[in-house]
Parts: sequence; structure tokens; C-alpha cells
Amino acid sequence: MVLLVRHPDFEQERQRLDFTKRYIDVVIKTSETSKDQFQRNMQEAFGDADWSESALYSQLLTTANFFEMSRSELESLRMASKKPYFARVDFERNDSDQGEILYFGKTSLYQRESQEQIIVDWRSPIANLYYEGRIGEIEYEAEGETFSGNITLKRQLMIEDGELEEVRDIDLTTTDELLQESLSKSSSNRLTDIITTIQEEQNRIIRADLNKPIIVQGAAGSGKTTIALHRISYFIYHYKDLFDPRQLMILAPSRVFIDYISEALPELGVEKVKQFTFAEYVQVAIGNQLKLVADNKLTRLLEKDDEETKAAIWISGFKGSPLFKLILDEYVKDIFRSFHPKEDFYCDKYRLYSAKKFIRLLEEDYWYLPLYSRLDKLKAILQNEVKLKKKKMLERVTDFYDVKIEKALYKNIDPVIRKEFVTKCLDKKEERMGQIKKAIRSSVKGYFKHFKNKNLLQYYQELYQDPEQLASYSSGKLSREDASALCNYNQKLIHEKSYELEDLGALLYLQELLFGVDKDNKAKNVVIDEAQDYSFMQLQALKTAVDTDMFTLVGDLAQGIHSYRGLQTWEEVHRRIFPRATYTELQKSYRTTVEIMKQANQILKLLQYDFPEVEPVVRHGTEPEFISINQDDWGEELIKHIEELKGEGFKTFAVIAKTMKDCKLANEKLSRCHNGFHLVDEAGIIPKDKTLIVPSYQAKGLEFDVVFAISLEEIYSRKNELDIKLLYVTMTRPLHRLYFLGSEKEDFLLRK
Ligand SMILES: Nc1ncnc2c1ncn2[C@@H]1O[C@H](COP(=O)(O)OP(=O)(O)OP(=O)(O)O)[C@@H](O)[C@H]1O
Repeated sequence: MVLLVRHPDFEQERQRLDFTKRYIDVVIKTSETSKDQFQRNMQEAFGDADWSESALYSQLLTTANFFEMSRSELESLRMASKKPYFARVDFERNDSDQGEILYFGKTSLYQRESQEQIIVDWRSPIANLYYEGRIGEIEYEAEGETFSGNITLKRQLMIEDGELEEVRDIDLTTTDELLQESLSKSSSNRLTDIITTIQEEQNRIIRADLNKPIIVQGAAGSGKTTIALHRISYFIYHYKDLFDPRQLMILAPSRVFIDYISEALPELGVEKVKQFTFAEYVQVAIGNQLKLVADNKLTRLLEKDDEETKAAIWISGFKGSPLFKLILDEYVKDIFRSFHPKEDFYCDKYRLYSAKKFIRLLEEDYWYLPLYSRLDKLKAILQNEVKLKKKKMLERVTDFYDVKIEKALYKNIDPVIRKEFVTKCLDKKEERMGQIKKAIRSSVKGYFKHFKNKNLLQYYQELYQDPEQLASYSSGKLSREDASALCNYNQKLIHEKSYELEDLGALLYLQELLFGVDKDNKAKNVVIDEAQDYSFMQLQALKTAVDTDMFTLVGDLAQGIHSYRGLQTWEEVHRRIFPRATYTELQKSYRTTVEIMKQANQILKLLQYDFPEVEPVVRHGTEPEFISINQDDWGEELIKHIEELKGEGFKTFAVIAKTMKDCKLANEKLSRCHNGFHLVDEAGIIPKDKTLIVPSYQAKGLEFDVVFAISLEEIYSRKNELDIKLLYVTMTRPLHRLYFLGSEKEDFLLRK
């Protein structure tokens, strides 16, 4: 029998937890009733406790002002009540003789007047003491100031369901036992928060300057997705008075992925942040639901190597390139030029505004507005000009005829002729007045009539109407033949009223430059996961459309399976789109075991790029295993194997094939034997209790306890970069076990 030796302070910590829980209950209860009720609630909650006599208790009683708590603060407190904090740090600041005892949790709870902190939020600057501090002398920064002091105690508190389970002190030599424990747990098919075990290098990214964009190149499993979500949480906490979470946006690769991260969001208080795939966002931003053709370039690339595929791939790359942006910029200039008036603006015979001034305003003064908003401004200016001159114009006509009439009245002429003349003058005057009034009403509209109004899709279509013209926008970088190929390709799509994913960057860019993106669809901060799959054009369009460069881009070039249209390096994006960005690399992988990572690193070496080896956090498991499926009963065998693994405590399983083709074959076989399998489709959600059958490209970003890489009719070729990347993605999905199911080891590029 193992006797657990309890930490000497266990009882003291248990009491503190009890106090905190009761206090949270009071706060919640009181917020639901009234201030008068508060004292009674306190009595009820603390009547039997020892510390009802304590100074803290009476201070709470007299100075409580948590009635000012916002609804969201209360909501966080409610969520935190089962686990109010996870760590304690005792700190003696050099500039104060009073030591501080800090309990860190997911939210904060404190007395504003007394500054007595019951729980300190993990996102507050002082929490760096926990994440980066070691026992002993330390310096830390908060709000631009540096504080120094001494950490005398650093303690982790394991609390489950409101009960204290374990107290563990971290001294100078303790390695990260908690991290090890947390990594050795089984996955739940959903991403979770890591606030208890955030590592120093991750902490720096989460807390990096919030006023600067950041690009993170991180190895598979280095915590990119997790960190990105924690960084949003950090951003929300720091700017809670400035921004609403709805002004922030997460862009994820698919709905499956959004479902996958959904569990971590409320825990981190970021569930209100907008979550889109890129295609969804663009369609919302342009206010148009498009008919999108299936995004099958990757599978085409894997299946066929014919001329048609090559051309389609080239077009994908082109539509994402900086060259395409240059072409669009020139095209937009051309569109602007079509709004240059040839003549000055006249109302009737009166010249009210010069064309030159109109052009100057259009091109320069309103540079910060989209084209059509500039035109609206100009329209208003001309209308105002007309309004201002209206009286003058009418007076001029009146004066002109009145003088004429008056002169006639005093002239010594035949009364009949005079009468005739005066009548004519009066008629003429009336006619001119009518003409001017009409001009006042219609001259602005008439002036604008020469400009042709088109909608976004019409403009986009026209770009592909004339190859000569298209090539001319490229400063000689696009040949006439390539321009022709592009025009033909897109005209075919347009004929079917369809668009492909690669068109969306350009559409979003044009929308912002020509019409503008609605304020509600802009964002103050954007997080992009799997950013390596975005093209230069898509990222440029996003930055232009949302009106900020406050982006967090996380990705891994080694997993860049869409590199034919995405990014091959971060360099250009950094230099040309986000020059203010901080660039960071994460090489340590937290997901998988040393044994699995070692094999995945072998695969990585097959790529011609110089990707550094990924360092796994030291956690050992079994070697990946090859299982031959040359017998007919491999389905039954696999099912038996899964049952055994379940018996060992593993919870989540995936069968990952190269493409959907093999997935369907595997599904046919396995689903015939057992109903515990689920073939993942693009829009699908992930059922918690089934073994997923998923193509490699869709497994990107996800993780499972156990992965069966399967090869039925499709093998991985070492000559094909895409195959290597897909295999690498597959091999980096498991937390604990990896099996290869196929005819031969070489089908997975494994040594015999
Ligand atoms: N500091 C940490 N403490 C505990 N778990 C961690 C830590 N960092 C990462 N993890 C875990 O490692 C796994 C991988 O994290 P995540 O999915 O965020 O990595 P990623 O870099 O986005 O991976 P990929 O590139 O493969 O999508 C997750 O299970 C995550 O919870």
C-alpha cells in the first residue's frame, strides 16, 4: 500500500480554498440579490468559520464594492468557482516590507479599496512571477516599470471540482512534473487551456507587445493554436475597457477546426470572439454569398500530373502572389481614372467646380476612403456648392431681366412695343428661372451620369476581359500568353457564376478599395491559425480590409501542404505586409512522445528545405509500429486493437489516410464491421466517442491519443514534396501511439 505523505501546509491551503469558495458564493449570490442582502449572505456563509473574526473578513464586510462587477466578470467568477486558482507565489518586493501572497487563477477577485487580492488573474503582469520566476531574487516588469524582489515560495495547487487534491512546491531543481503529467493525459478531442503549465517561451509570445503584430513559426505540437487563443484572452483582459471581444476575430482553417477549439474558448473568456474560416469571412465582408467550386487542387495535385492540373496550380499560385496584388493596384488606378471628369462642373451656365479640383479630391484628399465613399463625398460637395450658389444664380437672372425691364419702362418708346418687350422679358425671365431651378435639381446627377457604376463582381469579371489589358497592369511581369490563360480560366468560372477559393483574396481587396468593408466586419485584432496556408494576397487583403495590422499569425511551413498557393517563407509577408511584426520560432513540441517525434523528424529531413529538427519535451512512449494489412481481416484486427487500447485508457483515435479516396475505402471496410467509426467531411463536427477516419490534409491542427496512418491504394512517395508534408502532418497528430497500417513499410517512407 502506498502511503501518500501530505504536504505540511495542506490543511492551511484547504482552509484558504474553503474561504475563497465561500466568498465567491457570496459575491455571486449578492450580485443576484441586492446590497442589503450582502451582510446576511456573509453571515450565512461565514457564520461557522474561524476566520469570521479575522481582519480580512471585517474589511470585506465594510468595503465590499463588488456590486460594480460587470456581468462578464461575474460570469468568469462563476466559471472559476470549481477551480478558483492553480498556483501560489509568495513575493517580497524590495520597495515594501510587507510580503505578498498571491493566488493565481483564471479570473481576479479583489477589494478595490483595500487592494486585498483574493485571486489574481493569470493575465495580470505580476503573474509573470509564476511563469518566469524562480525561487530567489527576481525582477519583473509591469506597466513599463521594473520591480525587484524575492520569491520565497512557488506552489502548485491541484484542485478538482472544488476540492484540494494536492499541494506541490516548486523549488529550484524541480523539473516540470506538472507539465509532464498534463501531457501524458489522454486527449478529449477538444483543445484545452494550459494556463497552469504555460512555458517560458510560450509565455513570451502570449504576452508579447500587444501593440505589435506577431508571426510565430512553430513546429507541429509546439502549442501554436493554444498560444494564439491564450494571447487573445490576454488581449481581451488588457483592453477590456477599450474593445469588445466581438471586435476580435479568429480565422481557422475549417469548421471542423472551429469545433475542435470550441472547448478552450469559454474557459479563456474568448467565446464571443468572431470565428470564421477565410471563405466565410470574405463572403460576409463583401455581403455576397458566392458559389464556390470545390477546393480540390490538392487532391488533383496528388492524383494527376497532367498539363491541365499544372496550369490550374500555376493559376492558384499566381492569384496568391505579390504580382497579382500589383496588377490589382494598377487595375484599381484605372478604375479611379474612369471617374476623372472630362469637364468642369456646371450648373446651368455657371461653372461651380473645376474638374482638376474634383480629381485632386478624388485621388488625394480622400485617400483614406474607398472609391465609392469618395464619390459620395464629392457628390455632397457639389450638391453643397449648388446650394450655396443657388441664391446668387437666381438673383443674377432676376437682376438681369429686372434691369432690362426697368430700362424699358423709362425709355421713351411706343407703349405697345414696350409692353411687348416687357412681357417678353418676363417670359424669358420665367423660362430662365425654370431652367436654373431644373439645373439646381439635376446638375449633380447629370455630372455623375457619365460615370459607370458597377458592382464588385462586375469589376472582378472585367479584369479578365482583355488579356492585353491584364498584361499591361503587370509592368511586363505577366506575359501575354499567361494573361490569356488566366482570362480563359476565369471566364469559364464566371460563365458558371462560380468562384474559387483563390479568388477570395482579390475580391476582398477590391471590396475594401472600391466599396469599403462594413464597420461591423472589421476587427481590432485578428488571429490566424495555420497561417502558412494563406497566400500573400489573402493576408494583404485581410490587413487592408480590417484596417489594422494587429495580427497574430501562427503556422508551420513544414506543414505547408498548400504551399503551391500559400507561403513558402515568412520573409515576404513580414517585410511587405507586417513590417512591424515580431518574428518568433518555437522548436519544442509538447504533443507527442520522443519516439514518435524522432520518426517524424526523419520524414522532415526528406524535404529539401532546411527545417530544423523538432525537439520533443522529454516524454517517452512506445516506438511507432508497422502493421501489415495484407490479410483480409485487417478491419477486425484493427477494431480489436482499438478495444485493447481503450482498455489501456486511451480515449481518442483516428485513422488517417493520405486522401479522401483511401478514407472512403477504409470507412467501407471498418463501418461494415463496427459502428464506432466516423468519416469526417468538410462541414462536419467531430463526434466525441467515435474513431475518426480523416484525410491527412484535414487532420492538420487536430490531435488524438492514438493515430493509425493507413495506406490502402495510396502510398506516400519520397519524390513528392506534398506527400512528405502530408505524411509529416499525419505522424505529428498522435499524443501517445502511432501505428502504420499498410502493405509495406516503404509506403510510409519507413526504413525496412
Ligand atoms: N505548456 C503546455 N502545457 C501543457 N500542454 C501543452 C503546452 N503547450 C502545448 N501543449 C499541448 O500540446 C498539444 C499541441 O498544442 P497545439 O495544438 O496548440 O500545437 P500546434 O503548434 O498548434 O500544433 P500543430 O501545428 O500540429 O497544429 C496540445 O495538446 C496542447 O494542449
